[in-house]
Amino acid sequence: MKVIVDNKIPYIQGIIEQLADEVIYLPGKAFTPEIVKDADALLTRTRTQCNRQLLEGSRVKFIGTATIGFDHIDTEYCKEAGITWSNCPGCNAGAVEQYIHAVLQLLQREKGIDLQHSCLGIVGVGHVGSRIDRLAKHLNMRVLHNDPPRADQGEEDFCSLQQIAEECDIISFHTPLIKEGIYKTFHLADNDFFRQLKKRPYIINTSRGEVIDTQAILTALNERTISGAVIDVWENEPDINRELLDKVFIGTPHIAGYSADGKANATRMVLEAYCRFFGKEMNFKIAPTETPHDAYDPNEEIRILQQYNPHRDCEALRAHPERFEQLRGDYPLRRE
Ligand SMILES: NC(=O)C1=CN([C@@H]2O[C@H](COP(=O)(O)OP(=O)(O)OC[C@H]3O[C@@H](n4cnc5c(N)ncnc54)[C@H](O)[C@@H]3O)[C@@H](O)[C@H]2O)C=CC1
Ligand SMILES: O=C(O)C(=O)[C@H](O)COP(=O)(O)O
Repeated sequence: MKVIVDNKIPYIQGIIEQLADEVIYLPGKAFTPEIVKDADALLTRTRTQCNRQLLEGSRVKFIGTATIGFDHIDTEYCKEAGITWSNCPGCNAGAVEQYIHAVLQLLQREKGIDLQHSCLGIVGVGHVGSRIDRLAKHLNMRVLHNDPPRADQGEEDFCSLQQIAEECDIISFHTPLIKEGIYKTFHLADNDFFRQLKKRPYIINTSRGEVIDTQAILTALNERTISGAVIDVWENEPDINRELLDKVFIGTPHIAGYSADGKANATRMVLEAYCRFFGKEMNFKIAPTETPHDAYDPNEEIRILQQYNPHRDCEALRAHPERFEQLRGDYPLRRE
């Protein structure tokens, strides 16, 4: 059994070797048809495009991605080729919540937003969006939800994207990237969406860059249709739009989900899926690296930013936007 593993999946070395005969570690972008040809399984992150071009003619039977998002996997092709795939639902939702909590505190502290009298619009209310909903209620915010797939299942308490556009002071995107079909999210926030806004909201995107049309949000920033933006995910990563980086309140290199806890969850879940598929015994324990027990302020508003402040990641990206991937690859230990 041969497995190719993305070398940015932490905590896996020493465990996968006991579950396979041969293990090769590579950067996500270095997976080629030649290399995967005689592999049985690929354990990836988002940087490996798992499509016909990579997989055709290979003996790959299983792909596990140590991430929530799976838009880098061509699921139609996998179905056609009989390849089973698995992602890690919810693995780093807590890290994204930590990021959004810190962002909301910064909006209050530095932009004068009164959270208790603000309305937050959540677009996509799944693992991450549900946690943001709970967080916003904890902060006494009014919350509106938009999730057409859930609404179409007959679930209640959802509204249209237009109502979110008209009533919200902050709008946060938490959908998967869906490129086509009735629930398409590619450029969900386009010029039409920005034209509908009534309250000059702040826009937060931690979903996928392509969910927001870059030119449309730049126009909205230039014309002050929005008060500002917090962008963690970008179109065309790692070659991101520098003008957008200059203009946002906070811009980070796709690290909202990068807590050590989230990564440990992902590694455990991807290994469990691998073991289930190949009928291997699950005999491993994965935990994030321990950190010293710092003394944190009892005041929540202060403590949240002591534990994690996105300005740190924003400053690093602004100083070296060309190091987008390196900043992610060498990300410092962050606990939830
Ligand atoms: N920036 C980062 O580091 C991270 C980014 N992500 C991104 O966040 C996305 C969401 O994560 P989860 O909440 O765990 O996914 P999830 O699958 O649990 O929830 C997504 C929700 O979006 C809804 N949705 C689908 N199409 C929609 C549409 N057209 N309009 C509105 N809602 C729609 C779904 O019904 C579902 O409830 C992931 O797919 C991934 O792309 C996830 C983790 C970390
Ligand atoms: O889980 C996801 O989905 C994410 O976007 C990850 O947090 C980031 O994944 P990588 O780009 O590091 O594979």
